Amino acid sequence: MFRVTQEIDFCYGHRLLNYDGKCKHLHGHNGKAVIVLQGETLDDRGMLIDFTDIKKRVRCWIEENLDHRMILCERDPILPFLQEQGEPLFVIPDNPTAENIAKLIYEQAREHGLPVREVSLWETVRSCATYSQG
Ligand SMILES: Nc1nc2c(c(=O)[nH]1)N=C([C@H](O)[C@H](O)COP(=O)(O)OP(=O)(O)OP(=O)(O)O)CN2
Repeated sequence: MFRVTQEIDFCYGHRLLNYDGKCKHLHGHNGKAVIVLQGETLDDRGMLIDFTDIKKRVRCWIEENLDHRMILCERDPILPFLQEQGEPLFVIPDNPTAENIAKLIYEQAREHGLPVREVSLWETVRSCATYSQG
């Protein structure tokens, strides 16, 4: 079994609904997504996947859709105001926890045809959530 890993740094803001703590307020993170791909065979170049392909398929998606945006739940009551102000947003169906952002990036990697095994989202240098299937 081979594994290839790429780390992708990006900045995002969010706030948590249904949460009693400082994270219920709008705030930001210098986050890091760690994408792990896995497979049993290599191509004729001896690669599971070209690092450049991960960059093109996932890093670019993160830079265009999540970087320097507020990631907010679709039920967040502040959404209409921020939309009216033209703030850059990425709206998701669930609370924008590290767990759900990791899952979002995992699903994007899958949709872009990558053999993703797991995605971890480091929200701070000490705290990380990981999503995988099975
Ligand atoms: N399981 C989860 N727990 C928490 C999440 C989460 O997404 N998943 N998120 C938060 C908050 O968003 C908050 O930003 C992070 O909280 P905290 O770790 O307290 O933040 P600090 O910047 O103070 O972290 P340090 O490691 O102490 O610097 C809370 N919990």
